[in-house]
Amino acid sequence: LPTPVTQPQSEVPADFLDIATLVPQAQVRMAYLGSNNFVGTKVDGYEANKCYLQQSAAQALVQVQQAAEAKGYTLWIFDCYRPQRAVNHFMRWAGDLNDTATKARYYPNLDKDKLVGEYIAEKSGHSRGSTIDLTLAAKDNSGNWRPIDMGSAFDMFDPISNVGAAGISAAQQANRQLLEDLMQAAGFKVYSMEWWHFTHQPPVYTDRYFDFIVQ
Ligand SMILES: C[C@@H](N)C(=O)N[C@H](C)C(=O)O
Ligand SMILES: [Zn+2]
Repeated sequence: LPTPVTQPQSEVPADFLDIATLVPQAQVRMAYLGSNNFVGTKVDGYEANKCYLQQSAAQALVQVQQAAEAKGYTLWIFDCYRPQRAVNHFMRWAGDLNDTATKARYYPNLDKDKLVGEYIAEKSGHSRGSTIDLTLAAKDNSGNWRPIDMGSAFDMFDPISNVGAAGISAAQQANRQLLEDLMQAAGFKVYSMEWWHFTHQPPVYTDRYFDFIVQ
């Protein structure tokens, strides 16, 4: 088997694109840039609210945005390319079992030592550039985009976030299905444990983990 390679570099690789250049209508809210995430702090490697993806995935997202818009929605993006140093930060957080400050909000029913693997990857597809975490948003009465109800929040590490989870309403299930259908039509496959996590098929990089800073 080839040895996975972490790619330390300062430049954005030539085949990675900033989604804002292709899909300016998408609402980009990079979750690990600030402290409003499961770590509870800004995560290493995120210095700008920018979504980078390998160009095949980036171009496919244009189709998803168009199809979402035709139904009155827009894309609301939580994470895209993830530097390996951010994953390393996640692992440091996961290894500190005394820090449970975010448990109530992000993993109320699981012990912290159960998160790595199924809910947080030690070597993540996000670092290969073909993976994105996102939802759909609709306009509220004031004309502002708001994420629609998916039955669990982004990064709720819990069986309720699994695809096909029991215990959510028919409307919430329909919303998840709509997102999956829109993404699947553009070549993205959902991750069975997390309704928000999709990888464009086939991933262009299979054994490279990029580490340039999001800036
Ligand atoms: C941490 C969460 N948003 C996520 O992306 N989980 C998968 C398993 C990953 O880390 O690749
Ligand atoms: Zn993800």
